[in-house]
Amino acid sequence: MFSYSDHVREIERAGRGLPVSRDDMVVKSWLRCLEHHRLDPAQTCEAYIVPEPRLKEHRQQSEDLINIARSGLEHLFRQVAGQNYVLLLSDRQGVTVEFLGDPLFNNNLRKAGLYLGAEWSEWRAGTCAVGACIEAGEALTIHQTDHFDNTHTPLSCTAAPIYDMHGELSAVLDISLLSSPIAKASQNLALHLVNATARRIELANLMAQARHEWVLRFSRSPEFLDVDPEAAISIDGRGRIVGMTHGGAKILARAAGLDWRDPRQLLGEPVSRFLDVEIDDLPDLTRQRPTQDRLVFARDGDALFAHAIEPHSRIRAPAVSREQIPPPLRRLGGDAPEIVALQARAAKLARTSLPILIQGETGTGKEHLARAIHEGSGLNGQFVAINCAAIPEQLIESELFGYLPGAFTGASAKGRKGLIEQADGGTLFLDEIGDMPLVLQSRLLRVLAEGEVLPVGASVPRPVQIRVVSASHRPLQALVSQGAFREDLYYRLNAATLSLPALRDRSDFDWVLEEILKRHSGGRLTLSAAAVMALKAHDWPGNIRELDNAVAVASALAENGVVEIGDLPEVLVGKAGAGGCEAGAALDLMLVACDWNISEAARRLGLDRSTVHRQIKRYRLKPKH
Ligand SMILES: Nc1ncnc2c1ncn2[C@@H]1O[C@H](COP(=O)(O)OP(=O)(O)OP(=O)(O)O)[C@@H](O)[C@H]1O
Repeated sequence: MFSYSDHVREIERAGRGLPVSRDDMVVKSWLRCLEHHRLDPAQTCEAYIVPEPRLKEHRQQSEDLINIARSGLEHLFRQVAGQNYVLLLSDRQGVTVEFLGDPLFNNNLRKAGLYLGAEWSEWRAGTCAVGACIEAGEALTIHQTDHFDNTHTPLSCTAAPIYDMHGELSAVLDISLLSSPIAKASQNLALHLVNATARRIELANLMAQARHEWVLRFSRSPEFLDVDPEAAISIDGRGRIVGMTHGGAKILARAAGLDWRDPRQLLGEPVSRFLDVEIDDLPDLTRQRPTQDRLVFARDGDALFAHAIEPHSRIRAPAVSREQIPPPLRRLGGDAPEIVALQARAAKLARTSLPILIQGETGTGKEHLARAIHEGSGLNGQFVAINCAAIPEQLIESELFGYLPGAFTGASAKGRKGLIEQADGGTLFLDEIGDMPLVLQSRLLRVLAEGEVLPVGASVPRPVQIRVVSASHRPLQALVSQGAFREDLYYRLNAATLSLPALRDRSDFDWVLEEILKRHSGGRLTLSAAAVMALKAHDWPGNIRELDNAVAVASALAENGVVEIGDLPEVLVGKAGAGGCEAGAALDLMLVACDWNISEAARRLGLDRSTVHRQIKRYRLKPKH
């Protein structure tokens, strides 16, 4: 029989670096307890249960996870039914936030710490399955005298980590016994079961969160690929890794010779860095093809069967057909789904008198859209635009509300109609609304609520009927929470929001470019292929306004009816280094912009991948690291 003093002596031996017959993970945990947590094996301590209010906080923080994990936990519990196992789900701090066990043993379980609220962190409880699993990041069994604290040595506990889709450990699933056979190997099946359950919970979590991304699931056996995959990753539209299960992280890390413990090295990287797969290959890996044909190779030569699941489309099919959209709104963009959806929404709103808030980065065309809404609305009055950031604070009041003759020193003798009144019967466009001073926000609120305006110096308000469209490149909601923008005004202005995409995200880039070139050259000019490539490779932080300026300059410089790459502003061509010819330089630029992701470059250029590969060879281009 292994006594209390034998146990203490064995831990002390391990602490002196002498060999002990324990698993490596157990010895490492003992050493952490002695050296790092400064625990004394001769001192025993009962299981610690956190106070009720703290447990409530921990449970609230883990609510989403508990919901996702619940069906996995219940399934596992049914599998081990009648064998006296209890199941614990603990959070990152080791606090038990969910518990499944036989109520008959509740008292004993609670005393042993196998209960809701028990804190099983290593620094508090010594070597235990949950605590050691949090430290090691791997599944393990802490069986009987593997425990550091003698109080816990009757227990046998097996735990597996649950990672979130960004590779961070978010919870631990534990299955424990109050009494168990002597042999640790008796828990091998338990280890397999918790591991499988944790894997399924991670998969369910990834599938729920990656609805709008590609998901690639892996299995070493084709039979189980579609029903019980071993690992999964999610991939965005540009072919970059955006999420992974723990198994997925390990496959990626192994493929590139990296450490899975550092998920930052994996997330955001192109999938082609790890697997012989490009974004364009994913449609070939869906279930339309037989499983055996869906074999992919990791960069380390590992072979896996793969199953790609298509993203759910983010854009609902527009309920209005393109022909039903009024021409001023139709002229805002090309035939891209996200633009048609935006036009259809704007068309519906244009016919109402609802206030609209337009959000979008600077230069994305917020004012342009506001004008199109006005033109599509059928209103007879004027479109009056006010840039709230550009009018000096002391003038803004009289500019907006107008004033009576002699209302203040320097006021015109005839008085003046304010911009709000000028928009009577039409549309008032309030640009950069986030910059409007707080005092004026209250007055504007009154105009909107009462439908009347009170000029400076007047005592009788004048009725106005205006349609308000406002715009901001700053998130108004955030300004509201900072107290810089009135909440009531925010809700008044924002009956509906229209969000303009950044130019780099628009799939009708070609249409916008054509439109702007026509505007500046009246149809006189065309663009060389190299110039188009350089324009497409740029990130456009200034959006359409920046493109507009670039094309204006290029149109002025172009000769012989063609805009060449050299006519473009330097920021667009400065990065091109290679090739010895314009087309080579432009392709190089595009490849650099896409981090040498051939599929992405081909997509942006509208070419197929083999053409891009041929051109890379022809111009002898190479990635520069
Ligand atoms: N859909 C479009 N088609 C063609 N040109 C456009 C389009 N949208 C905007 N532009 C042009 O881009 C430039 C910037 O547009 P606009 O002033 O509407 O942007 P904005 O988002 O209001 O900018 P800011 O945030 O700086 O106020 C203008 O020259 C405009 O004519």
